[in-house]
Amino acid sequence: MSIDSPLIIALDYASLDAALCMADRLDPRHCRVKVGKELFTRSGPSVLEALHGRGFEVFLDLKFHDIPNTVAGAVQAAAEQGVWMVNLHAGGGRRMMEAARERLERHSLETHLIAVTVLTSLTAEDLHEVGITQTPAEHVERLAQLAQQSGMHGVVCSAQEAARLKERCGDAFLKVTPGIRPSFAAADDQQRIMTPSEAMRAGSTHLVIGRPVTQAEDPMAALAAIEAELTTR
Ligand SMILES: O=C(O)c1cc(=O)[nH]c(=O)n1[C@@H]1O[C@H](COP(=O)(O)O)[C@@H](O)[C@H]1O
Repeated sequence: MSIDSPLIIALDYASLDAALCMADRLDPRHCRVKVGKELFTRSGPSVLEALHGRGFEVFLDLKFHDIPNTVAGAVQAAAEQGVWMVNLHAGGGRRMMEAARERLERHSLETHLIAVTVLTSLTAEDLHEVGITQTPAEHVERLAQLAQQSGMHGVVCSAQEAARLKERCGDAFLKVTPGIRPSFAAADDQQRIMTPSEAMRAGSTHLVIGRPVTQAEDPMAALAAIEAELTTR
């Protein structure tokens, strides 16, 4: 099943039970779900089976970053488990990204492979501390272009950079944007944020939303409010 919604709900939970409890309140016709490092490290592939069994398309967010052969193997393993999307860090370089893409092609695996550019929690000062003197926007653009040349289907970036990437990389190149904060939600540890409708207007193709839904007093009401905001944009 392929769905129209741009929404990806981050199931950032510490247990399989808690994640499935949330998933059971969501409708796979209205959103996809994301499984990240904590949940996958605790529950392993069984979480993927459980979500696929419920009809969800899953973004496996493990942000691989290693030597090319190791990342290619990890991406293949993810894709063989039927995930809709998997990611790696663009900072791992061209050869790492190409190896991952080639591995998918060699095995006729159709999982979307996207590259994380600059994490939405990072500021210009954070980048300076690790030796990057460009602004976050400039560095995102550089990494996105490298990701596109290396055969990635898209990138993870903040919505603040999506418009520029739309110009540079085109509409078909996926722009998956976390750091989404509806007007009713707190920023938490995110730095480069936007509301859902602003993010779509800016050129995001998919919105990753975690705590504004999962930590809301009424998660379903929060999700419905986001959907309403998007349909009236
Ligand atoms: O790859 C990601 O999904 C990701 C990249 C990034 O730059 N920033 C970012 O927040 N994320 C993920 O997106 C989700 C955002 O969650 P909330 O901040 O709770 O909405 C988390 O699961 C993060 O791991």
